[in-house]
Amino acid sequence: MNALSRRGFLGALAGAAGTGVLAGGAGGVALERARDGDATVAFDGEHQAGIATPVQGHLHFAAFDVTTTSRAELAGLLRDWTVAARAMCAGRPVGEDGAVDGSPLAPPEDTGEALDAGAGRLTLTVGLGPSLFDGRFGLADRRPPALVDLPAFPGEALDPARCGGDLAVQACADDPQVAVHAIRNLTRIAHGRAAIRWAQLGYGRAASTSPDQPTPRNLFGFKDGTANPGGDDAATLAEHVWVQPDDAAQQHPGAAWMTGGSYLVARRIAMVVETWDRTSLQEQEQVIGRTKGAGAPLGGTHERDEVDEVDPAALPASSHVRLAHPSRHGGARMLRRGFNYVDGSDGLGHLDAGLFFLAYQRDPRHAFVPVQQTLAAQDAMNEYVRHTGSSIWAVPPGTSPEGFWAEGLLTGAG
Ligand SMILES: C=CC1=C(C)c2cc3[nH]c(cc4nc(cc5[nH]c(cc1n2)c(C)c5CCC(=O)O)C(CCC(=O)O)=C4C)c(C)c3C=C
Ligand SMILES: [Fe+2]
Repeated sequence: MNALSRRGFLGALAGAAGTGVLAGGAGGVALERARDGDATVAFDGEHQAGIATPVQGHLHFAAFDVTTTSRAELAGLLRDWTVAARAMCAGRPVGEDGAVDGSPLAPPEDTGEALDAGAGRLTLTVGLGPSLFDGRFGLADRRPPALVDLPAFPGEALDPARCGGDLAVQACADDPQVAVHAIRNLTRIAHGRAAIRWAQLGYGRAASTSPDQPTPRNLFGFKDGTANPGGDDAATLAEHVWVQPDDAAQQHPGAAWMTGGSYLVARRIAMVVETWDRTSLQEQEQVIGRTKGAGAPLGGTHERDEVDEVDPAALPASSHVRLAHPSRHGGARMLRRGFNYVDGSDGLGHLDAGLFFLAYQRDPRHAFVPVQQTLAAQDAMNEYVRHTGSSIWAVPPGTSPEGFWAEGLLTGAG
């Protein structure tokens, strides 16, 4: 199906049905699957899609440095990105003429590699880094207090080339080509205004955000995401993931634009799988605090047994789940949405493999930061993991059909 007929096909579907897309932002769940690959997730909504949305199979995450110093050009970039993102998430090519319908004498508006792929449940989620508020764009007084600079954690080995950035886009899709195409085209649109700083591919969702999805496994072979809040659990998401009107307004009136948004911490965590694979099953289970087969907490029987209700004598004090459990951190929870990665080998006989950890939360000062402080100090898993990349992002709320990403920040009164 070429660009034009694909666009017509989807348009006809939208006209005929008018419903059935996944309401990604609001966490709604009606899914339209016209044919394999054509399933779409609604782009506009109260919250950005790609957070509470059931996790897709593939990730392409990119951090950008803004290269212009003009606030108008920054706003123009986010507007242009939004228009292109809305089209791609609907399964349409970028631009009026897409990949093949423009002038043969001009470069096509769309790079074309996803022409026949469908939307693939693509979601594109934008984040704003602390450095965007450094004064270049007159935004310093709108930096939300919750957008902290992450502290140094014991044992981390961060590579500056895998850290930070002014802007981020998380592209998730069921087809890796669709996710890669989206980042490539947004990068192309950004030319002269922003440039890629670092990027990460991920696969095989390493966390589920829906009880309907079987819990996937990470590269240690353990089920990951069992204790995650459900993406359709509106009350829990309101309490732990979405920024509430009072949060921004009470802390700092200039940050009211974040209401309905969230904060994302992204960590590239290398997993020393060679050492892990020489570790006994019993030791592996004691490190995680769960059984490898069923994923039950040690001392329990079933995957969904509560970690804080099993016999404490069976669950080592240094186990990952015991230390990360909300009962240790004033009830704080995060929505984990990580992906496995394998980036070749390190040239020394080891796979360069691990977890690209993504966690959305209402306030990182009460969630990721204290949990990671505890883990960095005490987690038995530290022997097998190394944090090599780090970033934190303010993820603005979702868009109206005519709106654009971060409009409230760039054009609003505060
Ligand atoms: C700071 C937060 C966390 C980091 C960093 C982290 C890294 C990390 N985790 C695993 C594997 C598992 N984690 C599991 C549970 C779990 N992990 C965190 C937080 C961080 N993990 C939390 C809050 C929880 C939930 C605790 C609970 O409420 O019980 C599990 C168990 C299954 C599950 O509930 O998801 C596994 C397995 C790896 C491999 C890793 C770094 C590479
Ligand atoms: Fe974990």
